[in-house]
Amino acid sequence: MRIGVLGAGAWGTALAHVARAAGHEVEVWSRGRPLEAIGKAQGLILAVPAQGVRGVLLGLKAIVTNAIPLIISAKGIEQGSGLFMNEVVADVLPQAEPMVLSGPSFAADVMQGLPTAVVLTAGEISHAHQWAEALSLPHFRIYASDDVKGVEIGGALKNVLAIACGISDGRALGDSARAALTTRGFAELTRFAAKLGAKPETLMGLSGLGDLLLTCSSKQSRNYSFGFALGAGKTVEQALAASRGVVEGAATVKIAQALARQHGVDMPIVDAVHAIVDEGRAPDQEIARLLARPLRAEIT
Ligand SMILES: NC(=O)c1ccc[n+]([C@@H]2O[C@H](COP(=O)([O-])OP(=O)(O)OC[C@H]3O[C@@H](n4cnc5c(N)ncnc54)[C@H](O)[C@@H]3O)[C@@H](O)[C@H]2O)c1
Ligand SMILES: O=P(O)(O)OC[C@H](O)CO
Repeated sequence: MRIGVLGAGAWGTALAHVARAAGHEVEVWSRGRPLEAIGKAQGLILAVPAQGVRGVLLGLKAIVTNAIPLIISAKGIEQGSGLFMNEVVADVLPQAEPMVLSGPSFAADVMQGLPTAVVLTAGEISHAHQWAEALSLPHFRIYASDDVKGVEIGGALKNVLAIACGISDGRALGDSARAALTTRGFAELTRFAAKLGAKPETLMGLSGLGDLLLTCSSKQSRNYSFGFALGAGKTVEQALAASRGVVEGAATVKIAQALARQHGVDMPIVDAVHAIVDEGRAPDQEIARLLARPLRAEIT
């Protein structure tokens, strides 16, 4: 097949490498280049940061006129609208069939051919299976799902929770604190996903628990590293400037917190990250606030 990859950053490059290794003809588009060459593709992979997705789709409007499968690999929520990426696609390019690729996967690991498992979700599970089959490699296993909402929520929210874990480690609060944050962060994630209509089992999978385990504990994660820098005393601007690439959680946390409020979901860790990243509060102040919360039953 001819596959167009939109975005030539770390992830676009890794996914183009995967698609070529799976036997496809691949055209990679990067910012500043004309989009025309992408028009002949039989499937598209969108690998620009979440806040750039709408702009790229608008550019595609005149070029892509047929029903085309479009695999979204950005992990975030659109700031202005509160829309998830599949909803942005439906809004701008309704002729495209949005699918979402997510799960624990560092571009550098994929480029090295290290074993990686991800999930691909589509409204029609048969389409997810078909594309999973087309793009999988022995060391890049793609599982299929039909829970687009759940997979998107897992990918977007884990970035915010990874910032929290990075802050904790940057303050040298210890491994136990990071495990507690990861677990209670997972509770927030599942509450939020359930309220928004996702399948609970999706969040137990690769895009949810899987990606949370990876990004909450690895310095390879830009979100974790950004949080670590904040915990170590850097300002938001300094920490962003030092990042090896996009920090999706920093762009998503404000709208995630707003959506949680709107849907009446209690998300104290997300609140804390929002206070530190968007309101300039001191990490220690937010850590103290989290620790002072009333004790309660665990499974709520
Ligand atoms: N890097 C990974 O390991 C990885 C893994 C899974 C998912 N992702 C997701 O993939 C997405 C892209 O991440 P990345 O790692 O490639 O980021 P990156 O920072 O390495 O690269 C982003 C690329 O997008 C381009 N870009 C930025 N804003 C743009 C815009 N408005 N319009 C068009 N192009 C724009 C940049 O020029 C750059 O080439 C993110 O949502 C990220 O969460 C990344
Ligand atoms: O480097 P991060 O924090 O953007 O994480 C990359 C991927 O999302 C990991 O699955």
